Amino acid sequence: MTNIQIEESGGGYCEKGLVIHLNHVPSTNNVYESMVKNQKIALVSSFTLQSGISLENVPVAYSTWGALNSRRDNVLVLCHALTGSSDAQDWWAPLMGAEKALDYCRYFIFCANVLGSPYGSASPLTTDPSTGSPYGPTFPATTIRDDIRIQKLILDALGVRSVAAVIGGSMGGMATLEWPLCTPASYVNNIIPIATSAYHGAWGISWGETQRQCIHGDASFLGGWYDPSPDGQPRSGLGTARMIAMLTYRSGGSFEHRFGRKSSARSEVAEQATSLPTPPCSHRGSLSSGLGATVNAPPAIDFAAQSYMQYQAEKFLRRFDANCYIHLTKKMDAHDITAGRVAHQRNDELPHLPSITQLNSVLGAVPPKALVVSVETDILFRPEQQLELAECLPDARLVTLDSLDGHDGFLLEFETLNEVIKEHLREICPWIYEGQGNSFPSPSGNPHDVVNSVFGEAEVDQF
Ligand SMILES: CC(=O)SCCNC(=O)CCNC(=O)[C@H](O)C(C)(C)COP(=O)(O)OP(=O)(O)OC[C@H]1O[C@@H](n2cnc3c(N)ncnc32)[C@H](O)[C@@H]1OP(=O)(O)O
Ligand SMILES: N[C@@H](CCO)C(=O)O
Repeated sequence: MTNIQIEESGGGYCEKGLVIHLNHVPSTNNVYESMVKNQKIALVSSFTLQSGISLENVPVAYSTWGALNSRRDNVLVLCHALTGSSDAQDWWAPLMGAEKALDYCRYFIFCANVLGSPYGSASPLTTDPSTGSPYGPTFPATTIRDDIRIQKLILDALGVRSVAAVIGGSMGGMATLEWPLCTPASYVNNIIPIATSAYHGAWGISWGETQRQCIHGDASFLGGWYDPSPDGQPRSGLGTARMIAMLTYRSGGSFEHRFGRKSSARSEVAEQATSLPTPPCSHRGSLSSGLGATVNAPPAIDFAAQSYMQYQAEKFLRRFDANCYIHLTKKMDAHDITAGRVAHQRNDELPHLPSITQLNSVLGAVPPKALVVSVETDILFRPEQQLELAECLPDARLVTLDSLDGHDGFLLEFETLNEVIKEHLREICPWIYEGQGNSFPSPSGNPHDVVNSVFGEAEVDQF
């Protein structure tokens, strides 16, 4: 494989009056950004959002693996989900590596953090140049189409000519669908949308609204002007929002299978914890103080399911920002691949939903042979939504993961996903597999190692 050397330092890349610095200095005042290892920050001199609002000096956090080939077309774009970051190795490590689905010895893999996320791209945590303070709740709404347009600028600056495939789940799947629609024809060769939908329906919007109301209802939210640090968060609101979200990401079956009526080994510990300062990173702390009870009288944690939920909330409070959460859930609400692309007519049978004809007309422009992946037990992005996609995308194939894990199956069913994606990529990008791949060590130096996630791999039956 002959590779292109990418010059990522120096004065930057210029196009149509834009200057893009690929190796900008990371922000020092965003604690969440510093949690993501080895990412780079590009700075785009100016960017006009779909809303018409312009932002100056827009940071975009991105990670890459592997090398661009001489034809500049061996590119896999990965799109992260709602609370993910550019570090795909953190959430899809088992799919990445030599001979795996996301083979960085053959592909140049690119993943960028979406606008509005706390992990390095422009967001409510970014300094508003007009005030010198973080934007907070005044950060303007961004759309999935904005994400693709700004990420395409980074790919241009990196010298990418075309993209072999775009892959992503959930909100990342929404972006996956938008990539070929927001870029020139033939720029994207193929897509793999996973556990996603052509538009965010009433069910998804309603779950998002319920979670946002938890945050808005927390007195410490202060209209979004809280101290933007993990400790200054509207903890009760954001923690409850994450617990609700977790229930939509899993399934009743998986909770029963995992926890049943098992009692919590933590209940005693939680009681003892009343006399201890709550460690920032411990299973001992419950959300009791954050959820309204006093620290001296936490409610009993009788069941493993309870302590699991509280632990998930605590874990989330250490790694995510409430304004960003509101921003991103609204971004998902706005997703509709037909918006602005077809004349909107009333459909009497399915009021206010895009009709099959409209979906066909928009999705018909996506390159053929997409692989659509569904999770059998997904209650948030229901399998019928992926069936609809597969029926409207030209010559698409639908694979359903037989998993008890619900929506999060796309972040947990590594073995099947690896096989399905690998087989598909080999079929649609045969030229990438010709000859010898590059040899890149895994980040640990051992090509067979699975990298440990900063936030933990799934662990079952530990309690
Ligand atoms: C900075 C960044 O890069 S953020 C990017 C990382 N995050 C993302 O990409 C978002 C997507 N990821 C996710 O949503 C999740 O991490 C998933 C779906 C991948 C996996 O979820 P996890 O929370 O890791 O798995 P799981 O549901 O099994 O929970 C495991 C945790 O619960 C704890 N736990 C399990 N049972 C119990 C219980 N009964 N009581 C208390 N705690 C429990 C485990 O000890 C483990 O803790 P740890 O994460 O500190 O090791
Ligand atoms: N668990 C995923 C699900 C969202 O699709 C996340 O937190 O990003």
